[in-house]
Amino acid sequence: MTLHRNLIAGAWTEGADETQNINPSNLSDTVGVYTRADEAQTEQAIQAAQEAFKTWQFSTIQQRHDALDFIGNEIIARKEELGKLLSREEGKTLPEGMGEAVRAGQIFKFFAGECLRIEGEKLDSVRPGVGVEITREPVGVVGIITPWNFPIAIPAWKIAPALAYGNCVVMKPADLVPGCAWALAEIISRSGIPDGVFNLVMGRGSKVGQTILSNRGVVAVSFTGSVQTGATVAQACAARGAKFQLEMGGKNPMIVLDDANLDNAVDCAVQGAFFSTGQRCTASSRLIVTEGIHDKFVAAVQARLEKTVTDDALKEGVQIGPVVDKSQLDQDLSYIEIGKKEGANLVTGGELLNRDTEGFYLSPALFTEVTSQMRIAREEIFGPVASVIKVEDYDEALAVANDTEFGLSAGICTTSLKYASDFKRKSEAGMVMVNLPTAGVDYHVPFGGRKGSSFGSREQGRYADEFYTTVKTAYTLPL
Ligand SMILES: NC(=O)C1=CN([C@@H]2O[C@H](COP(=O)(O)OP(=O)(O)OC[C@H]3O[C@@H](n4cnc5c(N)ncnc54)[C@H](OP(=O)(O)O)[C@@H]3O)[C@@H](O)[C@H]2O)C=CC1
Ligand SMILES: O=C(O)CCC(=O)C(=O)O
Repeated sequence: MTLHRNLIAGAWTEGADETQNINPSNLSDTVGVYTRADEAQTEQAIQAAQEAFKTWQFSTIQQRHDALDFIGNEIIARKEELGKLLSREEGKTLPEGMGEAVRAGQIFKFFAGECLRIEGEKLDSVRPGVGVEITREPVGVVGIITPWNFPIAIPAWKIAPALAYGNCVVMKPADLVPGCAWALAEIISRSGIPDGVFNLVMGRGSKVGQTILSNRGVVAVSFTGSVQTGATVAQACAARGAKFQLEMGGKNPMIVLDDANLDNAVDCAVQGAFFSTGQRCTASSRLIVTEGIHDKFVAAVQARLEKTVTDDALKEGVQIGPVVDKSQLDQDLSYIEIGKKEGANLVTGGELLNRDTEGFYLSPALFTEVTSQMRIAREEIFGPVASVIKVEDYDEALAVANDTEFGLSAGICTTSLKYASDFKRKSEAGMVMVNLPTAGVDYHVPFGGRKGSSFGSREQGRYADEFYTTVKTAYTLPL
């Protein structure tokens, strides 16, 4: 099989080691072979980016617009092929994979437009005759470290604004899913941006990731992944004064009130908790349901789950693909055991499934009789497992929803404007959904959370400029 190499200073470069990218739907299918960098090669990429930044920071907005527009157009034109690659390496269903590829393309096109809308301010000084200008400038070399669960969209929503605002990039994708990152890098390499502006360094977090965190040439790090690694990123960056932005876990609540439209609430729960195999930081893992609708809701979700097709991500009609790998599957199974031991009632699912191909198939698991104190209601599982917590009324639902160390996304299903409005105001999450799943967001508006879910400024939409630029205030006395 062809070895996929790293992109460093515009050259496809072999690393110290390599990895086989395996399809979680079919363990006998190798998606590709990908090189892995060591610390020294990562240093080379950082140096290349520093060198390229000397001129790229002064590139025209037209040049950056054209490059990003080219990348976005090509991704969208190749959505079937890229969606299939994504589904093969990560296990999302093909429609989900194609949807994510399109979203990545739209993100590049959005930021192509943003290149043309970079704003500043011009103010009078308090001193006579003096003018004040406030401008945004690129920060420098940005390190991008991404997780496995959105192999093309998350790289896209970090790389696109980084380049749009004139930064250079050293990008490290998750070791489990190098395929989409490599395909994206290949497109970027033909977009007209100069060598070294964008560098792809595939490899392990312990080598490539750590080098990005410790090297002073990287002035800002954007990270999405687990809470534990997020803490490492924060410590390393704070210790050397680098800017950082973290998107981490979630334990997202979705409230269902007695007055909810039942069909809609069931749709929101099934999509939000179980689609993409529940492997989303925005997944609705806590379903908080008031007494009057509880039994009807549980019965309807159970009936829907029992009809849901879990199978090979590439097969037509499949709604839930496999779990991403053995280690994530073990984590899911271990939480299912913890839930049973804690006294929760496993209504359906949680079983390993045999399919035509050997893969990590787990039936979607629904627990009831869960209390807010149980570990399955407090810790991020990151799999197709959801907990129903029964509450008396809206006030208790709100208190339970906010009773978490996380604060990424939160939802409410209700036909009451009063409760919807109150929840939008009082939810302690960065994103609130009314009669919509907690997962699945737009690409042109800010994304991010509060409390233990996120740190730093928001990603996506025009709010991304806060991270990828630094503000300069210039005073002029014309003589
Ligand atoms: N909120 C979210 O969006 C996500 C949350 N998670 C949660 O995290 C758990 C584990 O998933 P995982 O992908 O392993 O998450 P990690 O946080 O371990 O990995 C995320 C990224 O960080 C890299 N990394 C790992 N260690 C370091 C380090 N010391 N320094 C710098 N970079 C590092 C990883 O590299 P490498 O791939 O080589 O390990 C990967 O690119 C999941 O079960 C889930 O609970 C996971 C993905 C996304
Ligand atoms: O729900 C979404 O659309 C995005 C989720 C996400 O970014 C994540 O799970 O990491």
